[in-house]
Amino acid sequence: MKRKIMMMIMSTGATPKAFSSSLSSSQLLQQSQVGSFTSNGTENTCNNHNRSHYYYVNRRSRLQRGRIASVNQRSETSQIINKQDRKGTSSTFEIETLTTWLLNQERQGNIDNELTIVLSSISLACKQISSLLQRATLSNLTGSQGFINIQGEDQRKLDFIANQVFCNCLRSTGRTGIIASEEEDVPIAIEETYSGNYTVVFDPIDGSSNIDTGLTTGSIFGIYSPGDQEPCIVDYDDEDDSTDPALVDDLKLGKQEQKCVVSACQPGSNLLAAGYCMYSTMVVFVLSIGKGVYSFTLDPMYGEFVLTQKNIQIPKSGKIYSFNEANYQLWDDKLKKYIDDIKDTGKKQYSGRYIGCFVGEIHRMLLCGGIYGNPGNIKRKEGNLRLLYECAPMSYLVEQAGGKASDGHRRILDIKPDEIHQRAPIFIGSPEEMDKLEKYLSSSI
Ligand SMILES: O=P(O)(O)OC[C@H]1O[C@](O)(COP(=O)(O)O)[C@@H](O)[C@@H]1O
Repeated sequence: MKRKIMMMIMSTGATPKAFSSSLSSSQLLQQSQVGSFTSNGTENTCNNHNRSHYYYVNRRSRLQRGRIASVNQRSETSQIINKQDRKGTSSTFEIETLTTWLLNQERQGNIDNELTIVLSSISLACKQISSLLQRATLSNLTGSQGFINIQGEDQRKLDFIANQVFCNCLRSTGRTGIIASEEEDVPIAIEETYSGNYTVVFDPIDGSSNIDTGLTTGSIFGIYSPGDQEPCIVDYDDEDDSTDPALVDDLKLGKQEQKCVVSACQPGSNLLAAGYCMYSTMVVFVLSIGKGVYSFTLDPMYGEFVLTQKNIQIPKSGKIYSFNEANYQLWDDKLKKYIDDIKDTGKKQYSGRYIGCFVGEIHRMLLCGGIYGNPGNIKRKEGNLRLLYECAPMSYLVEQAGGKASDGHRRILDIKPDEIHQRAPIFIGSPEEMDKLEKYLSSSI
């Protein structure tokens, strides 16, 4: 049974109970005054030259260095105050969380306070989804929701719930005008919009087939400027709206709904910010606001995303290629030749990795380099990934990290979607690996 379109709920004002409440900037700030930490730097796991800066030292090394006589004797808060009292020296205990990082970006004028609140609400949604995923088998949240979604896929229970979590968090900010989700038939016009009016596109759970097995999954989001689009609030009480509820079921959209689709269907080059949250052995929130890529690891001790990597640069080349080779026979000959050559062990030695989660593949690639492809094939000309809320946000991030992303011929960020759920072939990764692939795809073999 096709699910009723979310807008029908909106028109009755029966807004689903929000999971979360919106946070004011000062509330956001309070969250960060939690612990006392310092910074040190270590090489990251893939031995590239990207220094990872871990922004806290575990308690043992602070004790070993005698920095603190005994944690029990003085509360950490008093230590922070004492350290900060010293003239001329900043605190040796400092913590950079997503909250304080966003507030610093706002202070530097890189984002406005509306976007700060939208990004903070997205991180809140990701924390909730992370918790739900970890309890999936304990709380009977595995398995199918019993619907076939707009993608023609069997919607998982957590796909449905995670979508609700994202919508509730974004709706409660009062700064989101339009929501476009993989799990919604059409864009949702938000009635509780007080200001900001940002357009947010997202895949609430990427890699859904990994949910029940506890393997890597993720959430992907992109944020577009409110711009000068006309609001596309749909008011079913408005007689002269051409939307006939009987038609809505068939997705024959009225003129207002079409405005929502137009407002949401922007090329990735218009993105203001994009990112993902990876749910794996670590929960890592990675984002860019157009000035580099930053990574924040969730500290379960107190539920804050802590800055763990600044200005991530993807290695220029890599040894890992990531394609679903079960589709090899369905690919075009130029791609087959590329794959054959990179598997020629007489040349550069590659390793194949494929985890069935776009977020996981991209995260590994940002740190270790390499290339991921979800190409079109004879059965599925446009591949499996959606342009608006999967390919474009990830391409934005990878380009911010110095990588490249194309459909084999065009830059992904230059492609304007015509439809919300339009798919696109994608090749994405280290610049040298992408140049090599594109030579094969443009050759005249
Ligand atoms: O099944 P294919 O063609 O290998 O595609 C796998 C890709 O599809 C996805 O599973 C799409 O994820 P969702 O549909 O769960 O959002 C990606 O995570 C993954 O990279």
